Amino acid sequence: MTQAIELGKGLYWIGVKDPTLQVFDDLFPTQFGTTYNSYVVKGATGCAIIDTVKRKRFDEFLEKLRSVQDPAEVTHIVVNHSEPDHSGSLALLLKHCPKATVVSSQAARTFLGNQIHTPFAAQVVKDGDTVDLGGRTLKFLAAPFLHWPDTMFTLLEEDRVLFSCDAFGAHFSADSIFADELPDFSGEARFYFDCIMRPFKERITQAVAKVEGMELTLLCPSHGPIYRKETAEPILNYKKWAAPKAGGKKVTVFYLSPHGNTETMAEAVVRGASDAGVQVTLCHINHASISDIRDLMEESDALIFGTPTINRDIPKPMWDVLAYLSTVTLKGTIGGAFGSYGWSGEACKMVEERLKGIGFKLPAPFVRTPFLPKPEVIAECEALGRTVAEEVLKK
Ligand SMILES: Cc1cc2nc3c(=O)[nH]c(=O)nc-3n(C[C@H](O)[C@H](O)[C@H](O)COP(=O)(O)O)c2cc1C
Repeated sequence: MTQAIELGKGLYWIGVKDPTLQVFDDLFPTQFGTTYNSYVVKGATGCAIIDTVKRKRFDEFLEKLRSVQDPAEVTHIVVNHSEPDHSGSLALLLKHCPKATVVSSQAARTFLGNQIHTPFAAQVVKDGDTVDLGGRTLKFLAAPFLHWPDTMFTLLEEDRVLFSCDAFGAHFSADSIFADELPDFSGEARFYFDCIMRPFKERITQAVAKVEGMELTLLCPSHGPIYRKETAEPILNYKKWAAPKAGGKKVTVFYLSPHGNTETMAEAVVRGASDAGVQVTLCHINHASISDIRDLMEESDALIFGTPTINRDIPKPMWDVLAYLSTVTLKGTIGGAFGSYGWSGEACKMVEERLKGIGFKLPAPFVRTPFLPKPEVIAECEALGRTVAEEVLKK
């Protein structure tokens, strides 16, 4: 399909579909492929393109653009976000659009400078700035960290159309580009949020507040279906998914323990923390889903990790859990580590380094012991739990 799709008067989708994509960004599985959405907005005196597509798909993109607009007369190319799946075609596009000014946030301008090493006309905009296309106004709304520092939304004011960049998107490619013509893809929208947006919940809450209640006629994300009906629903979903969970102070102890020694230590850590007056969850990582583990990470004021040393390392299932720390919005960054070992005992130190490396504060040194913990080690584990809990209660 090489034709643009009309969304309204002087408003077109010129994106491309990538239905066979199986892993997005080499990171996230995409069972239904994805789309790279790009849009054309025509006014009486100007014409803007909102975002581009992956560089590999430039030819198809250009053909669609040409079907509705002479590239030589494009006046603005808005870069809502400079990730290459949206800006990858920019350098090629600029060769066809000699009159175009690239409009972006300052951060995106800096990032583009590191992606395109030839000069181009640029206009840096701030939150609330506008560009007049002649009877049609593009208003830019800063949305930093949804999901890069450079992100902004573009609102076509008169038409109440929001080009929301990656926010409210989904990796979902189908025959239709319209949400109201497709089977339920809510699971994909939630998965997309979990993969891309979840580490930035506070920023999402701030950005959603800027667009909630706008009564949009179209909600146009940069991946997946476009919303023509019930445009408030994806926005309210983001508000709900990003909302902080209520509750008292909570500590979670994640552990694994092939032979039971680290488990005995974990139970002692839990006792110590509970005695200090916080709610404690003990989570055997192999008995919980990744989703449950990520929820616990976000609900907890402190996280303590218990792991044996296996082959001079942290065992892989625990490394995986430690890796998930950077994929969530952490409530607290107080931590601790403990574990049993046999003869070399490297794992606890590695956990400590991982936690410190991502900004955790460890109020007590790690507790490790060879094989079966003695009563004095059990007491040390109780003290570890208590110290971490007391640190939480100070906040
Ligand atoms: C496959 C395997 C590899 C191990 N490799 C190491 C090692 O490299 N260094 C070490 O100190 N202990 C090693 N151990 C010993 C365990 O760390 C030790 O048995 C510990 O008490 C296990 O804790 P758990 O009872 O909580 O499972 C290994 C144990 C297993 C089963």
